[in-house]
Amino acid sequence: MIQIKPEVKRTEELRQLLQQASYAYYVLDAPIMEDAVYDQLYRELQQLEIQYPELATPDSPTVRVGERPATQFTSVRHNIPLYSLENAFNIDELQAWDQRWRRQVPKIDSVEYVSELKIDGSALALTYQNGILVRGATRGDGVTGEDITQNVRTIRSIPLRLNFEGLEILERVEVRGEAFLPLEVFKQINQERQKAGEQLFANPRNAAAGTLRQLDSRIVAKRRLDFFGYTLHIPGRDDASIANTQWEALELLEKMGFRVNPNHKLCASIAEVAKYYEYWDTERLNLPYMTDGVVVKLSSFKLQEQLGFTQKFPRWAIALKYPAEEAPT
Ligand SMILES: NC(=O)c1cc2c(N)ncc(C(N)=O)c2s1
Repeated sequence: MIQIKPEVKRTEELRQLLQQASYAYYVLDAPIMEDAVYDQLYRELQQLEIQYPELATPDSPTVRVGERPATQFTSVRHNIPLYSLENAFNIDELQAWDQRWRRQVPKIDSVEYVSELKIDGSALALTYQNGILVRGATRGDGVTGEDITQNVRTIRSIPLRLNFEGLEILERVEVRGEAFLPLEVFKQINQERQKAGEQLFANPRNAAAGTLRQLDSRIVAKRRLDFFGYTLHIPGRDDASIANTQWEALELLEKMGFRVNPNHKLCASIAEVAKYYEYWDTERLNLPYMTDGVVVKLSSFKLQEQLGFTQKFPRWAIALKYPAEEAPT
């Protein structure tokens, strides 16, 4: 009978428990234990990792509080470049986009669009190796970004380990999404900066980007950034190998343990997309985070593959923007 040292068993047990509790609290917004119980289990795990340093792992919940400041960020190449989106500013330009991509492929009768709210935050590129978060990077110029893994680990809604049932075959998974500051947190941070006589952040997007570039991840941990995932890639395999559509990719991201913005909608026509855009023009002002548009994508990965990219943008997506607005004070 293999004897497992009690401290090894206990740290693994605590990690699982705390991970489930953190996922339930930050991603599902449905706590499974009292805060006091979480804190007690957390302290026990921290003590064990101090006592047995060899038991600390990169996916332990204790990395969420951040570590001593980095001196600078190293720049890293994205395994898969982050593309930018072409902009449209009204329904006519949305229609024009629809006509444009249709001219590139043989006539298609029915097509599915996925409409998603465009989150006004800072893009992140996450890399998971065998289900463990190994790197978090800023968008940079789309090809190279800055390695901000320590900071990314403090974002509670970003899983440190993927919920991987049946996906163990995926050695490396690339996830893209938007880190953002909820409006309440943004206002709080600016009030603190006002009191400290520091310059205020102009809007939640700058506040998120500024926070992510903090060298001291303990400050990042206190700022309560949040994250919505929106794209999934498996390097070396075409995306259709694990999901055939953007719609399925969003469901897979949720299954893996990411927060996905709940307001995404499958649209069967541009008219439906236009309705979604008009609905959220006013409705989005009631959301607890800033948005600046709607991202419309053709859902089929096969069709995305056929259409490909222009010099700068994917042909199969468009960012339908709302007129710029002032950030709330
Ligand atoms: N630059 C990009 O490709 C994107 C940027 C964003 C954004 N800021 N928010 C949401 C989405 C989305 N749901 O796809 C995208 S996609």
